Amino acid sequence: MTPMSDSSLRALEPDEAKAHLRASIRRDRLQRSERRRHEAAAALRDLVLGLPSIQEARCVSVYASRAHEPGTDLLIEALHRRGVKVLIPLLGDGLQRGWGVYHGVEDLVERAPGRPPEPSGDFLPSATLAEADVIVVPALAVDTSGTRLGQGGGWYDRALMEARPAAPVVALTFANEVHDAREHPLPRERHDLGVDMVITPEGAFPLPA
Ligand SMILES: Nc1nc2c(c(=O)[nH]1)N(C=O)[C@@H](CNc1ccc(C(=O)N[C@@H](CCC(=O)O)C(=O)O)cc1)CN2
Ligand SMILES: Nc1ncnc2c1ncn2[C@@H]1O[C@H](COP(=O)(O)OP(=O)(O)OP(=O)(O)O)[C@@H](O)[C@H]1O
Repeated sequence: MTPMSDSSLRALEPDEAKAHLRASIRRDRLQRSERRRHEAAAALRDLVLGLPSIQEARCVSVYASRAHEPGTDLLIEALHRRGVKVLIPLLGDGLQRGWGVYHGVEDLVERAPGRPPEPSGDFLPSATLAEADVIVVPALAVDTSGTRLGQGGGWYDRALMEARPAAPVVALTFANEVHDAREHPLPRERHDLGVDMVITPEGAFPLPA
């Protein structure tokens, strides 16, 4: 798919506009070198660890990043070393939603090409997310009103229904993926759940709830 202008995107149904945006962001992400991805992961780790809500957290949910996503490997390991319980998404049959506890980097493996890495332990049910004090989610883009564009499976939109309402939802993106909602709002559907903050390697930005 070729990139589309803002006005062409607005003429589409939200799900079609989302598909165009996803294709163009995924293509851009492939351009980032491994060195730059590692630097980004280190910056994201430091910014997330600096959040006041993280200082007090005993349990944090974090996605285990795939190669071109905003990297979470350094963040997950740092939280684990502090004694924080880290919940990682586990995909059951039919991409069923569940959680696994992180026990170390050697235990985090890709079960199939293209699938996010997963810990090997027990498959905990989706309601386990209620234990999380902070929830770190992947996004392909976020706008300044808190709308999140995900991978398109609706996995997190459904998973987040189990979260405690007070637990902040923090999305990680690259800096060029944050859209000004006044000029370039992301398409939003009724089921889309907003995020409370977006963190890019350049900074942490609270969003209206
Ligand atoms: N790192 C990460 N973990 C995540 C998400 C995410 O966006 N990123 N999700 C966000 O919702 C959920 C599930 N996301 C999924 C991502 C890919 C596939 C998948 O089926 N991948 C294909 C290969 C695709 C490819 O080659 O790119 C496959 O297994 O055949 C399934 C679920 C939960 N965990
Ligand atoms: N709460 C929900 N209940 C039922 N279906 C849902 C829900 N949330 C999303 N879906 C369905 O999932 C599909 C994908 O949704 P959407 O495009 O918003 O995914 P996404 O948020 O980008 O993906 P992800 O959360 O996996 O990163 C849609 O067809 C939608 O109808």
